This record gives sequence, structure tokens and C-alpha cells, in this order.
Amino acid sequence: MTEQLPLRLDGVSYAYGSRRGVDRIGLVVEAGEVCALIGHNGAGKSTAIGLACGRLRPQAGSVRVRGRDPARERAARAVVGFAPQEVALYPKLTVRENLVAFSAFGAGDARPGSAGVDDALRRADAEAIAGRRVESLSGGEKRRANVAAALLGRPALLILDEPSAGVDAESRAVIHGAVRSARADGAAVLVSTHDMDEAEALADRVALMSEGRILRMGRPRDLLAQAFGADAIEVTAFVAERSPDALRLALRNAGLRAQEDARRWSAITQGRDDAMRLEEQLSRIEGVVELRMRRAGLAALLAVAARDAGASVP
Ligand SMILES: Nc1ncnc2c1ncn2[C@@H]1O[C@H](COP(=O)(O)OP(=O)(O)OP(=O)(O)O)[C@@H](O)[C@H]1O
Repeated sequence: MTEQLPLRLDGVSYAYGSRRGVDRIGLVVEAGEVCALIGHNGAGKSTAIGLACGRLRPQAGSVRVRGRDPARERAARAVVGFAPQEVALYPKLTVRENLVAFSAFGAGDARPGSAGVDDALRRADAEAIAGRRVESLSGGEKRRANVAAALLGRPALLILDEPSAGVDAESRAVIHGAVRSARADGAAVLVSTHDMDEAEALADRVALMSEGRILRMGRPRDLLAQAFGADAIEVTAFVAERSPDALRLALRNAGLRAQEDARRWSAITQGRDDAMRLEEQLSRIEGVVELRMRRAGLAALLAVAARDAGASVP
């Protein structure tokens, strides 16, 4: 059965000269599931995606799409629908003309003709923009057209690199709908995102990446429960731009750690009572401009996992 797996990566490494892209990663995506690669900028998500769809050739390890090497075998690439991070469409052609051209090139399972094109347009809710030139579209519309191209021929393996980066809520919902319907049809979906809310909303499994490695992999709910317990709440304090040392010390003493640009500090608490107590304590610290409480999610997990692995957390 292994041979029929839509996607399997074993011990795959890829470096750009001396710079690590991915380092000995292993990953399986099964039919009817969405797997999300998550991680900060530079974690290796796009490199993993490039390897999975055969754009990059592994320098070690193996990549198999239904048992075949997508970097060498056209038959493997033919079952892959791929939407790269940058919009890859002809700007002077309409959306429909782009899709017709791609299906003539044999995109997806090579189902040329208008039925396949109409189906892809419908799934990406792009019918209304089908007659417009790509160069005239908004960013969100271009993304939808990009995703429509990947959906051509209903590929068995759909690979989307940051599909909804920078798009409005409506286009994002459409793209998520297209991913879910591909999954319902039995496609395997690999999607990369640095948006943890997107990953939680969409993914059956996530692979959490940092510095070219997969640090954790599993169902979001399981990973979160393992790391933090079932009722964990993240308390976040936002502080003024130039925070005095006394403020930093007070936050550290309260058990918070700096996140991102050091204006955001957060701690994981075990349940609502602990969270409320911490919030009360923080509200008395001068210089804290805003406080937030939310269920501890993948963003918190990524920070913890990267820190445990000794990676530099931004
Ligand atoms: N063409 C390239 N040449 C040199 N280094 C590269 C190239 N592409 C990626 N890298 C490096 O490889 C590492 C992984 O990059 P990659 O683009 O795979 O990460 P990512 O998780 O997709 O990041 P982002 O979210 O910013 O797209 C980074 O250190 C990056 O600088």
C-alpha cells in the first residue's frame, strides 16, 4: 500500500549552497487529509513544498508521489496540483485562458477541455473573474485564480504554498472551502502557512518546522494537549515600544517570556483561574498597555518547540 501513498518524504535534505533548506525531514500525507507545514519565515516550508512537488531534487533521502519520484517522473507530477507562493499565471491572459492553457499542458490528471476548467473555476469561486485578465485582478482574486489552476483535473495530491497569505477574509474563506472540498473528494492536501489560526482551522495534521527540521508532527489537538494540557490558556501582555528594564524584569518575574519583537510577552497557564490571577497581577504592572487571554494554540506551541530545540525564536 505504501506505493500508493500520495506523498512520502524519507530523510530528505536540501541545502542552498551552505545554507540549510531542510534537514532530514520525513513526512507522509494520506488520501483525504490536510497536512499543514507550519513555522516562521525561513523554517523550510517552501523548500519542503518544492521537494514534494518535484521542483527541487533532494540531495539526500527520497520523495515519492504514489511511489514515483516527482523530480524525475512526469507521471508523478501529473497527479500533483501545485499553487506556488508567488502567483504563477500569465498576466495578459484571462483567468479562463490561463486555465485552458494549463490544462492543454497537462496540468493535474490532464483532463483537457472546458469541463475541467469550469470545475476548477467553480471550486475556487472564480467564475465571476474568469473573463478578466490576470493583471487586472486584486491580490485576493489572483490567489483564487492561482488556486483554481492547482485544482485543474482534481489532482490526487494538492500542494499549496501559503495559499491565503495577504488575502482578505472572503478570499481566504473561498480558498479554505476549496481545500476542504478537495479533501472530501479524497485528495491528499499539503499546505504551508505561517498563520497558526489557518493551520488550526484547516489541518488534520500539522508538521511544525523550525530551521529546516520538523520538530513536532500530529493532530493539532493532540500536540497541544501533550504540550500544555487540555485547558491551557495563553496570557499575553503588550508593552510600550521602549520598555524600561524594570518592566521587562517584572514581566520575567511574573513568568512571561518575550515573543517576536519583545513588545509581546506571554505565558501559558493551566486553566482559567490561573489565567485570571496572572491577568490581575499583570494589570498592575506599569507599562503594560494591553492584556489578552486565549486558548493556548499552535503559535504558543511553535515558540515552545523551537525554544526546546535550541532554535533562535524571532
Ligand atoms: N533560493 C534560495 N537561495 C538561497 N537560500 C534560500 C533559497 N530559498 C530558501 N533559502 C533559505 O533556505 C531556508 C528555508 O527557506 P524556505 O523558503 O524554505 O522557508 P519558509 O519556511 O518557506 O519561509 P517563508 O515563510 O519566509 O516563505 C532559509 O534560510 C532561506 O533563507
